[in-house]
Amino acid sequence: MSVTPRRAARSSSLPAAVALDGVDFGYAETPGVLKDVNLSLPAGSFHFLTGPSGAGKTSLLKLMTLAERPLAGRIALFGEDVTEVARGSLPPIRRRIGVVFQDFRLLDHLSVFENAALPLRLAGGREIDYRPDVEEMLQWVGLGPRMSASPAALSGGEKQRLAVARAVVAKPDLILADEPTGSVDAAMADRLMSLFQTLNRMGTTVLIAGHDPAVAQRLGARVLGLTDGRLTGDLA
Ligand SMILES: Nc1ncnc2c1ncn2[C@@H]1O[C@H](COP(=O)(O)OP(=O)(O)OP(=O)(O)O)[C@@H](O)[C@H]1O
Repeated sequence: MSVTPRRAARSSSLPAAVALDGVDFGYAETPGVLKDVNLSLPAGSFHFLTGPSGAGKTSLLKLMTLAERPLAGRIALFGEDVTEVARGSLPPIRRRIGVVFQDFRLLDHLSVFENAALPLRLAGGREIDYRPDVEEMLQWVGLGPRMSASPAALSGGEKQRLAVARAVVAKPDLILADEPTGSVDAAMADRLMSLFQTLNRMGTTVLIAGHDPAVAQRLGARVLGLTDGRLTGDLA
């Protein structure tokens, strides 16, 4: 994977990519999912979020993408308090974040290539400029021969590889990945994780949610644990 660093080095002078201060969250049917969560992900850091099924990992990621809003507390992204930011102001912030959703959220009316290229197209890029990068990324995740297919025709593992390719292709400032290797074999999992590691070495802040703390160890990531709505671990 050839990624060109956009920054000379990860910079500790940058504000935290994500900062949560006293965040409470729950759903009408499921109150108390997150309780007084305090967390800072420094720019350029690599964290792995673990916790049993139903602990609230996906909910925490949804708060960070502003798909959900906290019931109490503040959320800042890239140094900007976004707790109450208007929906209309979200797209430029969201474009700085690459998300791998647990349920992939691929667009079946677009081809595999068009799905992977979406972040670059939405950022105003021209296909003639981004096509080589997108093709290279799809080759890297083993989807080179499937570029014209609809995501609906892909296997679960292929969908996951496409979801990862789409999340990283624009080299976002922050990557949030919800169990990004749950549907692929061990060799492909290593390959996908190496994408996250490469981008992290270029300065991208990475947060991966998963069940296996051994993965975090292999990645050299700092571990955050979520149990009973409370966060523990290396909270920075
Ligand atoms: N849209 C929703 N409405 C109501 N309750 C929800 C909703 N989404 C999740 N929950 C509940 O909130 C709690 C936390 O769910 P969440 O998906 O965040 O956990 P998780 O740690 O990501 O789980 P998993 O590892 O199984 O993916 C669970 O009890 C779940 O049932």
